Amino acid sequence: MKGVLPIKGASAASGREKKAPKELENVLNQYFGYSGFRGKQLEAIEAVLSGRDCFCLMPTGGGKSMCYQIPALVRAGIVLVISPLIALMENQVASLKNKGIPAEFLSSTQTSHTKQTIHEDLDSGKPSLKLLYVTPELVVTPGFMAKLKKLYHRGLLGLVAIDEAHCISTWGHDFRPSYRKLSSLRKQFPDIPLLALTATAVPKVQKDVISSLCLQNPVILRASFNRPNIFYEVRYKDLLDDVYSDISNLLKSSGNVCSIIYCLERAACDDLSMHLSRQGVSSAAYHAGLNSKVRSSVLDDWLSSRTQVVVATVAFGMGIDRQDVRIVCHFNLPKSMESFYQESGRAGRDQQPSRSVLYYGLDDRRKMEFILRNTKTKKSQLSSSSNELSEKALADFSQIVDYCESSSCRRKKIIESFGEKVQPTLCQRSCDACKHPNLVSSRLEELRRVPNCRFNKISPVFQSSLVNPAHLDTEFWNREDEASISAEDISNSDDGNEVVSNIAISKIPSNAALDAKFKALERAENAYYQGKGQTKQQGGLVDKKSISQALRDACWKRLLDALGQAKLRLGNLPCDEAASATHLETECFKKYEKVGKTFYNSQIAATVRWLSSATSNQMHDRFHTLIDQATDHSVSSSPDIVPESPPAPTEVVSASPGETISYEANDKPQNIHDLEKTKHPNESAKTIVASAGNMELPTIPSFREFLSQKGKDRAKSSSHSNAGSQPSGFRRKSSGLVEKQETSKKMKS
Ligand SMILES: Nc1ncnc2c1ncn2[C@@H]1O[C@H](COP(=O)(O)OP(=O)(O)OP(=O)(O)O)[C@@H](O)[C@H]1O
Ligand SMILES: [Mg+2]
Repeated sequence: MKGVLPIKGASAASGREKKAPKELENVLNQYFGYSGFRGKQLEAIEAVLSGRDCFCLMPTGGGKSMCYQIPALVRAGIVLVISPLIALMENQVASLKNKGIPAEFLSSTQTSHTKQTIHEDLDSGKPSLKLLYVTPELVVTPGFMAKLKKLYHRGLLGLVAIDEAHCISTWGHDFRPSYRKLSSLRKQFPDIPLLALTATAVPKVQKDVISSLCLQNPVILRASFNRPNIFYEVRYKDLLDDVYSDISNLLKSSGNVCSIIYCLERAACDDLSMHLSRQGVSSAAYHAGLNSKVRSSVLDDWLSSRTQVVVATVAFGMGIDRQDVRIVCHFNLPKSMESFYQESGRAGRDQQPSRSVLYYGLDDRRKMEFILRNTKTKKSQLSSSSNELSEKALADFSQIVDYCESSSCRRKKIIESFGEKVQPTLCQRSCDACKHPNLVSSRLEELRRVPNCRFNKISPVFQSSLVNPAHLDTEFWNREDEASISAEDISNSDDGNEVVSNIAISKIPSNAALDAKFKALERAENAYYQGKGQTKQQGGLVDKKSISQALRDACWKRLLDALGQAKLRLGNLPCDEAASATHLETECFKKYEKVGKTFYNSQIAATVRWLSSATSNQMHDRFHTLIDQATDHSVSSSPDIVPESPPAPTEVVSASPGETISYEANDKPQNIHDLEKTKHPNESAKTIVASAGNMELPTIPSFREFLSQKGKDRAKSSSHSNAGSQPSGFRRKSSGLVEKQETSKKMKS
């Protein structure tokens, strides 16, 4: 027979104690200041207080935490909360402590002194703790399990709450292998109630959660998925002149309110954040490529309103508990309706009017289909077949595509995707399709007329590729590879994706394996061009590893932009931006010239990220060679001098086939080689620095310009030989750099 929560001085299994709803409400009011329970809170609390297992499905921001926090307050003993992320635990513990509630979490981020104090409290026989938060990895370690058993046998374990319980299901969108091991809890603690909480579980996942956790005759509570305070809207990238400007206008016209923008790729976060900052929107990038210090300072700034907009990958995920997020934008398509619901659900947790704006792009769709089709991960080993999973992933994705490509009520689409029935009157014009049906229909019509628009078709490049998407610089996949790492480390990284990418690195056993990966990349790209009846360049396909001039130009510009951004952030730079960009690009090129463009791209991306967070001192250290050259007239400059070790980490990621960097458009910068050539060995760096001083930053091409240029480039490259090695057509006349260098040469001659 199942017991009850422990009564002070009594054993956990000694009986049940019923609390009147009014009493529970008083506790809610006393500790949290809320006047009444929301949704299914009261029912969930009553269920676990009566000793029943409970599965509780409440929407994002619905107040699930209260379902275990109140039981912890009304009964003796400890409530163990299993939570997937340290950030989540930290937030909750800090806020509970603020309210005078004894709560702690255990993780290796704490000092050994703190941990020891917690363990001593647990061993004391009369623990003062009410809530103890732990990661799933820790909870199943033999040492911690032994400790729990001791608590249990002394009648001091009252409830085990499993937060974000959908992580246990391989069918869920955030599967974590460590959650699977929680299935032993029911056996280990047969008469302690288990409470499983989640916001996003389709019926199949709900069943999976209940059976995986071996919940016994659970009370099943399901609140509606409807988030009435969120207005849903889709914007079509292919119909916009400039998607970046559209986002910055959206944010500015909303009064620079607290917002999150989700991007698929890290580089896009950096670029978009840079653009927004330039437009006067207070923003910062957040992704797993940034070190944890930078990330936590971005998070702190955002939580305390010093930054209003975070441009993030899904690394900015569960546990982000800011109540007044007014806008959540998706710059790229999320991978499923569940992900979308979870991410957009971070808006309006205070129940105030908020917005979800999804930017739908046909290219994004193709890219995501490619990734999903080719993802082969641990999940495939756990499940019956990788094909099945890939099909499932594509089916999930098709729901979000349908959400965007349909003119019917967005709210209804979201809610119905979770198996909930929707009343026709539910929306009340609180989505764009219900509010402006004609406009949405005409936009969709227009979208169908976009050249190469392939509603419901899949691009050949995505079908044929063998590339492992785990090596793309994206962060959308599940936290699923962590089981192979030590118990606590995964959660400490705070970001499963980072771990995934680390594993991706560690899993590369040899050059042979790397080569195999490159070959796969090449094959995919070759297949694509052959499929289109083209050769990429005359005389056959070029070596895909080689770093083309166009790529170098584009990367140079990307670095220049990042330097411009750093200048905005730091007030000034220790040396000239153009010279520094050349310096950094050369550094990356020299390092990876022989290895290939994959590494080169990664190094450029890492350098851009470094620039987004470096301090003035770090900049100074890195560019000291340039500065020294600039100030020492007598020393001849060599553009080839490279600082010893660049601080930016090297990541092993690869670009998708045919991937180009967005700046390959008309406004390509000066050819790097030209730049280097113009630097005569006897010419002082100061000349370069001074002459480049009045250079203007090239403008970012609009999405449409970029696409059309991409088409033109492709056409050109199939008709001209070796176009990449030609100097690019763009001459930065206004910069003065080339002209002045040329003048300087003339003067010398
Ligand atoms: N009864 C209530 N009345 C008013 N506010 C509440 C109530 N219960 C919880 N809240 C507040 O709602 C916010 C969201 O709660 P909580 O973080 O528990 O949501 P959640 O359901 O766990 O969401 P998520 O799925 O995003 O984790 C918190 O700030 C919490 O204090
Ligand atoms: Mg929660």
